[in-house]
Amino acid sequence: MIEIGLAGKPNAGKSTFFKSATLIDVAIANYPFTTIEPNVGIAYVRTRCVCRELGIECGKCVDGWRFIPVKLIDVAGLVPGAHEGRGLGNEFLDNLRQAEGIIHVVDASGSTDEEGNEVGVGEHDPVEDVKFLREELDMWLFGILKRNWNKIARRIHLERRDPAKFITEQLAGLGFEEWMVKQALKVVGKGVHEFSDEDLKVFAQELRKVRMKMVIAANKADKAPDELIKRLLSLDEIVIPTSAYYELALRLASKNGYIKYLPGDEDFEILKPLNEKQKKLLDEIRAFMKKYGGTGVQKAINTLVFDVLNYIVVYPVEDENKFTDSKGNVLPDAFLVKKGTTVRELAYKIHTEIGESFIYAIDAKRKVRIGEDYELKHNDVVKIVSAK
Ligand SMILES: Nc1nc2c(ncn2[C@@H]2O[C@H](COP(=O)(O)OP(=O)(O)OP(=O)(O)O)[C@@H](O)[C@H]2O)c(=O)[nH]1
Repeated sequence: MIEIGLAGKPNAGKSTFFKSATLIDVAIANYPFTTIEPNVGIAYVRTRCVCRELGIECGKCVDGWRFIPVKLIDVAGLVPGAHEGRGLGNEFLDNLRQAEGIIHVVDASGSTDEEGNEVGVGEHDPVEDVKFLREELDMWLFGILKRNWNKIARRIHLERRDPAKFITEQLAGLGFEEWMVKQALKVVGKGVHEFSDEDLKVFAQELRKVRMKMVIAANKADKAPDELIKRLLSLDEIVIPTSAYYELALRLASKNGYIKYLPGDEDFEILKPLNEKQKKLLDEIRAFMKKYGGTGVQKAINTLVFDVLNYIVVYPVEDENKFTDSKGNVLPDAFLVKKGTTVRELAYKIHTEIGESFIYAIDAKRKVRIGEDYELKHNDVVKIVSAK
């Protein structure tokens, strides 16, 4: 399952974001326990289910929306100097290294200072927080590289190793792929034994850029001055205005039967009489949703997974005519795979044995045979034929 890290300074609204994103109706969730550990939960990406396109009922989606689980990790402890071990620094960064992508929750209202202490709305510049996480990550990576660099450079030189390959192996725990290292080396444009500290910093920064893909949740947008939101949106980053607080309120109201609301909807429907206080809050929420096209929480998750990390959705089936598994379940699974994944790679993802004994596959929509190198497309439905 994809792992997403949730980062942000204290009081930015990380816990609220985490709670809202992992609080989900049983009708939607195929994971009954949404919180695995205190800081690890299951959130969902929302996608148009392929069943509508096929003109069938799958029973797995709600109003044509399919919710696919992703792991969300609330990574606490981001404070200035985290890379030097301040706060929960080391733990914070260690937790982030498992994450494939990061949602950086920023207090867009500017009502918390750099350490998370409350100040007046607009008194702190949230753009500083965006820069600050980037810099912490860069410094942390630089620190790791610096500690190992002499040894790495010497061995590459003496043992005539391929630099990108060797560095990738040596930094295995950080999840770099060889192409990422190669690309970063190219930017520096020098042999590894000639790297100065400055070069190593550039190298660290380039690696961070390709490895730690991020969206910024401009949170507390409900009380943020417009100019701060504008400032954040003008950055060369992917920024989504959010109100985790409103999202949490909506999910709770939906869970308790007051409203009909699916995570990611742009509006909701009131189902039960409300008291004045509830009515007022829901009116406020509705106005916010109108302005931003929703609360932004689902949008932040979706944007990271689909637009930034480039995932697509595919549906493996065993019966290419009925679109079912062997037990007759219609479109039982929706898989998230990276754009460019081949059908053989999908077979491996389903089961190593299926991958190993792969013979061919069938594109169930077009009813044609496809070979192992076929690159999967979004919403493909495929039957894999293997010798097993
Ligand atoms: N207005 C508004 N308040 C929010 C929003 N999200 C969170 N808050 C409030 O901001 C405060 C901090 O939120 P938390 O979710 O506890 O923040 P955190 O980032 O997890 O903080 P730490 O646990 O200290 O790391 C709480 O009082 C929340 O109710 C939001 O979208 N809008």
